[in-house]
Amino acid sequence: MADPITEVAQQHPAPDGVIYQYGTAGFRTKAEVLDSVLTRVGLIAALRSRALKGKWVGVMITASHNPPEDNGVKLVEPMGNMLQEEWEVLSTKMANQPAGEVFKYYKELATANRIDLNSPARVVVARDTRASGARLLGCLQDGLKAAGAESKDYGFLTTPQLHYMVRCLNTEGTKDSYGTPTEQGYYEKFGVAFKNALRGKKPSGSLTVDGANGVGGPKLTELIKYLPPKEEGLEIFVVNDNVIKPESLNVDCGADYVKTNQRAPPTSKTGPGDRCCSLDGDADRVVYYFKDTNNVFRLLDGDRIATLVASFLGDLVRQSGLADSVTIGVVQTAYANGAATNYVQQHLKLKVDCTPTGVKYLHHAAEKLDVGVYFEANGHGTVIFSHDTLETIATHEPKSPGQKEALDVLRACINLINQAVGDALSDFLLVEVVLAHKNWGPQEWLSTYTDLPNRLLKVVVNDRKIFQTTDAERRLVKPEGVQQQIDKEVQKVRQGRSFARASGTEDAVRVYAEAATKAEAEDLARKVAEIVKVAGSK
Ligand SMILES: CC(=O)N[C@H]1[C@@H](OP(=O)(O)O)O[C@H](CO)[C@@H](O)[C@@H]1O
Ligand SMILES: [Mg+2]
Repeated sequence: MADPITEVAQQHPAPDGVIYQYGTAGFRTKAEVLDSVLTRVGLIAALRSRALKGKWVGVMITASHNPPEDNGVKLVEPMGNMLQEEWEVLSTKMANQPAGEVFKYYKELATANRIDLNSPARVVVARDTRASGARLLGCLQDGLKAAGAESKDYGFLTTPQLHYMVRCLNTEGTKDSYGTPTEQGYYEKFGVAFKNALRGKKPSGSLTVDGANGVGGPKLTELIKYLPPKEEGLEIFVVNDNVIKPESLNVDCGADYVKTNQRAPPTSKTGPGDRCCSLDGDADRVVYYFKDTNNVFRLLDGDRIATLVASFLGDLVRQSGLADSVTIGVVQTAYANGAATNYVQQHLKLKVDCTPTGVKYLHHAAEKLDVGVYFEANGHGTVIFSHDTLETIATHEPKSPGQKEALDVLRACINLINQAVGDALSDFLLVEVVLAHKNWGPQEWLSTYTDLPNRLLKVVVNDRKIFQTTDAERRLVKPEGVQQQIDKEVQKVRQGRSFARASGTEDAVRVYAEAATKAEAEDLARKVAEIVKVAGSK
């Protein structure tokens, strides 16, 4: 009889000709070709946990904002971070082994990483609401069982909730305990923090939250039960929360729809000045929007959340008397609007770092700061505080009632922020706290600066890998000469900026352009796309 690992690998064979890659967001593709990947991810998760002396690692089954027929899987490190890059490579290799080689490769990995295959392995799993999730969970569990891992299945969770569980399980009973590793524990923690951070301030009006017909909707409905009643706190309406029909997931709704189309979901019925926000399919991403008094759609994206939060935290740090000991920085990608970067540097007087696209790069850069506010323009992001900074804030003695007040709000905000990973639910609660304290509606928030008109295009080329970048993806080094052509076009428009990079999640090159006017931005984007197209067809 074959060993159990070969047996499960053969039970869930990979279809011919498909090559898998652990990319920016884990493995992600059509759900129908993912069975073998899930089984092997089970094996990798067991190995990763064993390599970390039996700490809990997480596996999330989701394809985020992708269409309903897709699915995917990503691994979570013990503190709730994304998988280490070296293990992304090993996961990719494991996913592409022929079934007959899987056990051999598994043992090779164990030897190379000095893993004792008889030591304990602990894996937490959860999934979003996609129809294929149950089948894929079965494939994952087969892999975990074959590897002899202990597993905990939380059923349906948002991606950030799963990250939270992993961090809680690994810190339980220690002085760094992150919370109770249950859904109720999550709601209680964020519910209490929201109330404390508001400190009696009541957000004006209501907030309509679009759940993208994904897992975020029902989880938010649950969370609302732990928030202050609407008379004292925030009135929240949850829309697009139909998870009974998984084929409606991300269809004409959700954060990606809103950001890409720069419009509200067609089902939106809110009036001028009403705040709305949209989550994505696994609720790790959020964007705000509203209609202005002229009924014009206005987007408040990740850049706006970052600037709002950075300015508020900066005020709190100053008002608490901590300005000399705590510095705040903002981390963005090249997709951040130039006006947002300018506002942070010139107006907020804070440092801005730029990293390549993908949350893990932003997170790593933010980890180097006392307080790192990081957001992608599309709404992924959070704030992280260094260990020393948390200590400083926790032990600081306020010298006046004003300092005490600010310090209390700052401490509550720290609890309200999901520091394991960007969390749409925690992020929007934080935004609401800031708006309530500033006594701002969406219009005041929008008025802080004016976005430069911009355009994002996708160009399909023969081989996107030939487009190689430097300087946080802002300049092309290959194909040779292409960057010079782009520079030439950029110089022709006012306040021009443009760059091209290969997408990490789609088979295309993305072109971004911004300029002083809409016409110039559009024109620049078209010209750069043409340059890329020509270079990519050689
Ligand atoms: C321009 C853009 O929005 N890019 C997205 C997209 O990456 P690409 O590498 O651009 O395909 O998907 C990533 C994963 O969800 C996300 O982190 C990133 O921000
Ligand atoms: Mg997502």
